[in-house]
Amino acid sequence: MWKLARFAATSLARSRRFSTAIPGPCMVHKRGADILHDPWFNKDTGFPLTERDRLGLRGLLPPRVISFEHQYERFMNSYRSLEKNTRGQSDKFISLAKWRILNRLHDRNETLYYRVLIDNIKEFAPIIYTPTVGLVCQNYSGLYRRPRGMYFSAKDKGEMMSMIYNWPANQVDMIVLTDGSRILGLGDLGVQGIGIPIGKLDMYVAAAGMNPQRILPVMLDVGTNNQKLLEDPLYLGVRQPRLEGEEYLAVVDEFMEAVHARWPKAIVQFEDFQMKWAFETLYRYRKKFCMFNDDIQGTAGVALAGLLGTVRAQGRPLSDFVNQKIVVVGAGSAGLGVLKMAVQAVSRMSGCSETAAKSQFYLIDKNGLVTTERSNLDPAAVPFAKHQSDLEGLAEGASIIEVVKKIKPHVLVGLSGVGGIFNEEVLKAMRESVSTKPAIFAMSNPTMNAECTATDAFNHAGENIVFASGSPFENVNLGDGKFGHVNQANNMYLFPGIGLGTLLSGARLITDGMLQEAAECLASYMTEEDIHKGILYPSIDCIRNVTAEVGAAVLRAAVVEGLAEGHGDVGSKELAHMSKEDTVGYVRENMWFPEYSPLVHEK
Ligand SMILES: NC(=O)c1ccc[n+]([C@@H]2O[C@H](COP(=O)([O-])OP(=O)(O)OC[C@H]3O[C@@H](n4cnc5c(N)ncnc54)[C@H](O)[C@@H]3O)[C@@H](O)[C@H]2O)c1
Ligand SMILES: O=C(O)C[C@H](O)C(=O)O
Ligand SMILES: [Mg+2]
Repeated sequence: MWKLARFAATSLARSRRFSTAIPGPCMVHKRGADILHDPWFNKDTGFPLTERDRLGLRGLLPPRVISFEHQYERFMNSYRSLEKNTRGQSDKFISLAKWRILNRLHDRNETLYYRVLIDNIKEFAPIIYTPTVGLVCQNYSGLYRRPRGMYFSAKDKGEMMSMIYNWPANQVDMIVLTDGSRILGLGDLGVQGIGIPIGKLDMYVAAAGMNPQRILPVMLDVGTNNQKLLEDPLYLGVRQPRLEGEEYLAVVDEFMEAVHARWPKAIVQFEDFQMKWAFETLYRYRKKFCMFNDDIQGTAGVALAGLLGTVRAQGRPLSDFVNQKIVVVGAGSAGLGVLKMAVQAVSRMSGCSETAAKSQFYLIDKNGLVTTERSNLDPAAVPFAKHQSDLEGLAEGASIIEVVKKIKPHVLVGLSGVGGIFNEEVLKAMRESVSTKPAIFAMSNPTMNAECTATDAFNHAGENIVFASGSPFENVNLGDGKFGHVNQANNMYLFPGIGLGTLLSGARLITDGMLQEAAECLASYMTEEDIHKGILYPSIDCIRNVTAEVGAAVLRAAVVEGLAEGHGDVGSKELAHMSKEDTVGYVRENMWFPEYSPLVHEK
């Protein structure tokens, strides 16, 4: 069934490529040069002559009309030439050059940009998303040319309710919000973190078919504690230390109220907040606004799907998950989110209490193994601290190598943001794992922050491992025609479906039940055959199909929980009557697809 669904999606994409069917009209409130300077409506040389007449464009463009297909080819040719011309330069130079050419297209013509992105997602995701987006954020003030999204700063207190109306679109469905305090594993990048919401929303358009006219990247600039940035003359953010405590929360509260006042059903994804604010804001808003935290909740679902996949990869029944020993390195928003969801899953599967379900999990932070002996333990980590009686001879603060050697875990998960901490010694120790197919998840981003490389994992831990990383690596050549498969365990497999499913359900909250269904849907996506080859996640090439399935699972969960109020013309009753297949079809039909629509001027 999965295979059929995927085939249908691929052939649909193929048949839609440059289809001759005329899409519905699109209203535009501008005329003439203003349209050419608006990437939402601009078609460059693609405006037909009649449209040039109607919109006052005649004479503002070279006379020849170039087809969309031809424009596409022209862009791809420039991209390929850039690849050729930058050969031999540093990786950083090449990555930034590729980002720039894509960004220029994004700023000029969104329809063409999203079409090249969707069609070449495997090649372009590493540029507009992790890892290159990390480099872009680090250099953002220097790279900055045009604004994108909105900026609300510590200096805008009291103004946000009116500022929100400065955004030109009448409707916004999806907002990705950051305060720039923990950008990937790169730390506090202040206002430069805006690159992350932009990249995440690009994935929303590419993977979920969110309409790019209804998305909004937002930076809450409450200052930065990054001294280097504060001293950088090019830095574009507010030059002050980060707001703290009630002052900080007042800014976020004001922003959330303003968004809700203008667009009551907009979904807000919190992204890359430092841990204390990630948890605090999640608890503060999740019962009041339609929001979720991607690093805590999206990551947890993707990791859980991968952990369940590792059980299947060992040839064991899923119920064996309750016996897997799992070491999580990194007790931040991501690591703790993963632990919480995994413990809940064990408790559900085994019928035991969550306290009992915790016994198979081990948590390590920068001070080593986390135990109840620790003074000043972060309150969020307390539930996962090991008690004296469960330490199996390990001491408080035991190192990764000590824990791995003693526990011989089935799975070692890295969410520490520290590149290379799964060193040769740790990886070799994983050879003694009690599992027949030990799993190593080096999930930290970007690439240089991954706990180990794919090559090191297969070389040191052995060829029979299952490997996943947060940023992409090439499959590893093991010789004799064999390859070690590299999975990308990244929350991109879930957040687009969580957002789209919630939007189409019309739910005003995102519940644990909706997130659990999303994770289970991803977990069951792969066939046994794939799983036995160590393939835990689908290829990014079929991300629209994954998102359609995940979105439908989220929507159906909202229906079951009585939260689905409907969206547009489709009411709650119609949603409730849809079968599972109908729901997937409904989600798929609602994905925006980039093609030039006839523009109709409206005053
Ligand atoms: N693959 C994904 O989908 C995904 C999703 C979310 C986060 N991440 C990545 O996970 C990383 C952490 O994110 P976060 O939000 O949890 O960050 P965080 O800052 O909240 O937490 C980092 C944690 O790592 C621990 N740590 C630091 N140095 C360590 C060391 N030497 N040994 C062991 N532990 C150490 C810290 O004590 C802290 O508990 C980032 O690199 C981020 O990019 C990946
Ligand atoms: O941004 C990503 O690639 C994943 C994740 O949200 C992260 O913070 O690393
Ligand atoms: Mg993130």
